[in-house]
Amino acid sequence: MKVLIHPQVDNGIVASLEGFSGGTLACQCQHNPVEVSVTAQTAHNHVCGCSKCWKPDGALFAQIAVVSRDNVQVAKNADKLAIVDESAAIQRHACKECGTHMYGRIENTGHPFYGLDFVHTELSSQQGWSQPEFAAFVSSIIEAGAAPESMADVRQTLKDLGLEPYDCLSPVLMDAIAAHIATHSEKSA
Ligand SMILES: N[C@@H](CCC(=O)N[C@@H](CSCO)C(=O)NCC(=O)O)C(=O)O
Ligand SMILES: [Zn+2]
Ligand SMILES: [Zn+2]
Repeated sequence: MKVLIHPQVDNGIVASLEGFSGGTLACQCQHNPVEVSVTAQTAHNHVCGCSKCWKPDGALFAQIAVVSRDNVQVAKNADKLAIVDESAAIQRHACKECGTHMYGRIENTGHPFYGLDFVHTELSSQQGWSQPEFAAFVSSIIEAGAAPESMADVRQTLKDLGLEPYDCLSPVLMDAIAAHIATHSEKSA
């Protein structure tokens, strides 16, 4: 049985546009929305089932991508932002009024993904952002209330959409994390 994953992928994946160079993300407030300017194409877009990533109402997964932190600037209503969890590796800056996560930043310079911000490109009206490539933290949706019996349908739906399901990140990203740890560990020093 087909399962609804996220509005951005449920009707098929919209391909990235070559030469696309960014746009503006806006929160869901009707008045004085927070605006974040992203001045580059994103990468590693994926749907994420983890309990920490922001999801639009009713969605089973979040959709999230990364971009260099140098290409992310709050353009409007920065005073409405607050960090959701200061102790998390990804510090998610969310609108205090509507709850939308506007960007997630890694402040720990030793983190494998330091230098990258996490953004939800669906918050932009521009088309052409990097397309979702895989599904991460699929089993984690159970932590947020999904029925374990529904997982076979969820995984099959993801595969049918071309989003290979993983219970952590994709092999490419897991390898990058492991390589970073190997290079920075005392053993290899
Ligand atoms: N089962 C947990 C998993 C949470 C988790 O580790 N999330 C990942 C991916 S978020 C974007 O892909 C992560 O890197 N988290 C770091 C952080 O959130 O700071 C759960 O569901 O909560
Ligand atoms: Zn808002
Ligand atoms: Zn996540």
